[in-house]
Amino acid sequence: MELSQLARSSGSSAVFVAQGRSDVCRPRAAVGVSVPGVRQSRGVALRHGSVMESVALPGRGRVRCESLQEGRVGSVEEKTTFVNRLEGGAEDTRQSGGNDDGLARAKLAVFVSGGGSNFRAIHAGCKKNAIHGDVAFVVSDKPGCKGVEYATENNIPVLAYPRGKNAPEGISPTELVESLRLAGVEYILLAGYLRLLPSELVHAYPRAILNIHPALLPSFGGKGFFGMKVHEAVIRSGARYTGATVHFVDEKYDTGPILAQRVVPVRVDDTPAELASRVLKEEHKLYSFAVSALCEDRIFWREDGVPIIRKSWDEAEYL
Ligand SMILES: Nc1nc2c(c(=O)[nH]1)N[C@@H](CN(C=O)c1ccc(C(=O)N[C@@H](CCC(=O)O)C(=O)O)cc1)CN2
Ligand SMILES: NCC(=O)N[C@@H]1O[C@H](COP(=O)([O-])[O-])[C@@H](O)[C@H]1O
Repeated sequence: MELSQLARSSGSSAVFVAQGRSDVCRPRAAVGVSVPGVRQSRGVALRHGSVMESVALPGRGRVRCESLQEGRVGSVEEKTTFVNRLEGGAEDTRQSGGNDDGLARAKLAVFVSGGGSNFRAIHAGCKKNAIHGDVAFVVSDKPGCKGVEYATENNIPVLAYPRGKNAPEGISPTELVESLRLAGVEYILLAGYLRLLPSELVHAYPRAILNIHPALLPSFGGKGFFGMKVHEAVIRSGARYTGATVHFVDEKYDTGPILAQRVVPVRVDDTPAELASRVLKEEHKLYSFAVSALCEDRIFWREDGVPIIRKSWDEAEYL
């Protein structure tokens, strides 16, 4: 039973429902109540000083507090800590922290196979705090690539996945999921990664894996469409416009829900390399913009399953 239904059935006036980051509760409207019978269930008990306690259902490691109904509005005296009683009572208490919203920085894993320019753009955004997150891991199928070189130079741990001729030391899908989970990675960013992610990982990180594609999906996407091949196909097709797409990742290549796009005109005399260079510049900006929204919990999902970036809490930006 949904928490909200349970709350109504128990006669509560309002209730927190939580889907957001598990180390902080940032209620948009501080409305909460202890729902009889729910506190004992697996969930997250939020302590707001002496004002009230509320119960939130855990997302997959993320909680956002928002009021479900107009009701008694309390004041959140402090976002101190809250106890996460998930998975059989294991208690995990975290201090909120991070920016002035109290939102903690998200831990990111970036997957690369090549030059890593998108990875470098994301990392630069994290360092100047344009992105409220930190790159905790780099994963690659090509340990000798430039993206891995950059990670090593910046003391970012590197995992080889999958095992193969380029990476005999590569780990298994299960080890990959365990390693990322253990490190507290919340979001996965594919940045020029050229292998199909295993379904174990896709299922372990629902609505938490992004990819950047150098074309306007659903056109020019899918198996065989990567790197320069994409731009060659665009030019050959006579398309007048191409661009960049950021999308959530599902089990197949490039079919996940589109989050944001940018258009790039194709010039009549473009070579694939010239077109690729213009698209790549847009990719860096678009991906950083999308990842920033992801780390600040500013993405909401339309009822038809389309993800939308919120410019701020109350203003959607349909990019
Ligand atoms: N489960 C998913 N995994 C990946 C996705 C995805 O959407 N879901 N996106 C790709 C990135 N990508 C396009 O954005 C992409 C990458 C690679 C290929 C492809 O055809 N690869 C070749 C192998 C290429 C090589 O190893 O040199 C192939 O599979 O035969 C298509 C699209 C990343 N993973
Ligand atoms: N389908 C996947 C794909 O083609 N990805 C593309 O590979 C390039 C990697 O560049 P980078 O390593 O410099 O970020 C980027 O253009 C990215 O969109």
